[in-house]
Amino acid sequence: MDNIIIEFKNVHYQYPDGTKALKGINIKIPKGKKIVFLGPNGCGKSTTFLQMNGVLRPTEGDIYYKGQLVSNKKKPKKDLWKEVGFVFQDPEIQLFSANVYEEISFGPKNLGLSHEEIRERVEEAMKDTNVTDLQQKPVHYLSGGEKKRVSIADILAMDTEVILFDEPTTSLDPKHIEALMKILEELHEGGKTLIISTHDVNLAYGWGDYFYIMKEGAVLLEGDHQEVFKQKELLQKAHLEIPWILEIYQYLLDNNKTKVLQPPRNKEELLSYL
Ligand SMILES: Nc1ncnc2c1ncn2[C@@H]1O[C@H](COP(=O)(O)OP(=O)(O)OP(=O)(O)O)[C@@H](O)[C@H]1O
Repeated sequence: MDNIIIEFKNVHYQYPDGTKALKGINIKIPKGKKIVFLGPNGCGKSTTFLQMNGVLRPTEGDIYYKGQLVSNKKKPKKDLWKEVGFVFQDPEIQLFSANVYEEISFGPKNLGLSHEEIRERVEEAMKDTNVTDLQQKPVHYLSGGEKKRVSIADILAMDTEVILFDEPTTSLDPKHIEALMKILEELHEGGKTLIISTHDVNLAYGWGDYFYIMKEGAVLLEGDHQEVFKQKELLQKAHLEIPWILEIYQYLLDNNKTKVLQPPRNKEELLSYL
């Protein structure tokens, strides 16, 4: 299919210590969509992301980017990072430059862009993530939430076609979570393919176009919000809660307090049913 940007075919991955982190993953990520990976600690979400941007390669199975095999052991695609950006769960792993400005300009410099273009990209990324005032500050003095925002700015400045966000809301306060969701919306409108992993079922439910629920290195369930969130037993198996919006909607239905048969997607829709 032309619109599939990333495809995994029977991907297995075993870490050098013998841990079997992925056990036959098959996924197809459509271009320009908002994709969510949900699942308990250790189910393989981060390992899946590391495969998607080429940091790790499968021990078995194949990965395709825009139809091109990128996991070929003899001829791996080395520059996948230019097309698939990765905001790490732990910003400490990602950040290494002396100050914030240098940190965010590192990626664009490696792309060989002009000074002017680097400056423009860095300034825009700093503005979007609200770190402009911190630009001369040493990275190691930043708070956890500030580090997280700089790690997001790093990847925005790369302007990659796909962006992976591993637990993007960790360490962010409510104001900055709201700002992040706005950035994600703008990126989506600009045609980017966005893939996030999260434990926050409520945030994911309102946001995602397509969901992969993982458990113990495998995909337990996949589909759009209507298909996935009605599978209560499978969600329980993955230790996931039902989004509170759906719980209240179910209560309204069961008690004849609404006649709308379409599950609401967000708080505003739910309120309009009352
Ligand atoms: N470098 C490593 N060496 C050995 N085992 C690892 C390594 N990194 C991860 N693992 C193991 O691989 C499995 C999958 O881990 P992964 O980090 O992909 O899970 P996750 O779904 O992202 O978890 P979380 O929600 O806690 O971030 C776990 O059992 C983990 O202990």
